[in-house]
Amino acid sequence: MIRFDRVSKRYGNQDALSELNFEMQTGEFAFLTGHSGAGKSTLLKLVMLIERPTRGQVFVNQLNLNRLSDRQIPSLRRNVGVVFQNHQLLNDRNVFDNVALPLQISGYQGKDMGRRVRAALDKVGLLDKEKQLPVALSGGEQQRVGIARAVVNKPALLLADEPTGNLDPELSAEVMNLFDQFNQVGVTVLIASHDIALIRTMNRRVLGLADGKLVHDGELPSRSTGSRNADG
Ligand SMILES: Nc1ncnc2c1ncn2[C@@H]1O[C@H](COP(=O)(O)OP(=O)(O)OP(=O)(O)O)[C@@H](O)[C@H]1O
Repeated sequence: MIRFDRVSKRYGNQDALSELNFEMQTGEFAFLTGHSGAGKSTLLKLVMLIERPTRGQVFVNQLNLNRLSDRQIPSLRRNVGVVFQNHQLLNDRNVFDNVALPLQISGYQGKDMGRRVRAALDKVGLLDKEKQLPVALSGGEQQRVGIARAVVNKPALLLADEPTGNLDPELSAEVMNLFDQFNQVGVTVLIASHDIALIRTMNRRVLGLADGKLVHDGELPSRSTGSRNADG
């Protein structure tokens, strides 16, 4: 589903990522971790073509993104859902309209759109909140609206950048369980997170970055071994 082949990304005279190689199979679930500035967001941006690599090649779904023209980017993005830390919801639109946004961009209307929006809201447990404005929701609920919006197009790949950054441990665990549920129905999931304690509870693959390089790949050792390699 995702393959990085000797990928480097340089901003000015600084390497955000250098010579990065890794692969994620369809249906996998992985965390991306590392210190602030390690390159996590940059990696996600390359997968979404918000940024392009300075060197190397990124493949998404067998597609070499270097060969994708700017005109083809929207069709790539329809197949990739993204969840951000700060939700990025439109505060003057209700929950339904926020979740409907990607569908409107894809040309959906009317009943078809309503059915899909409600299916997404149902999956995140917010069917009864569709008329509310985001400000009327709790932080955890707002993040679930962000997740519903990310999955409403039924993407094969779900990316998240610090999706639990503003949430307490209980709500964070709920949000992670939602990602787990989407993964169980076949969605490939890649989550950038600092929350090592939460990541440990998930027993999933962890890609650890430090200074733009991959320094860990695999499940985190249990706390008792004392290794904090990927903690950043
Ligand atoms: N648009 C940009 N212009 C210049 N430098 C950038 C840009 N985006 C990122 N960088 C630099 O690239 C490096 C990697 O940044 P990135 O945001 O990918 O790290 P991160 O691991 O996501 O950090 P954080 O956890 O703080 O979000 C950092 O040194 C950052 O300052």
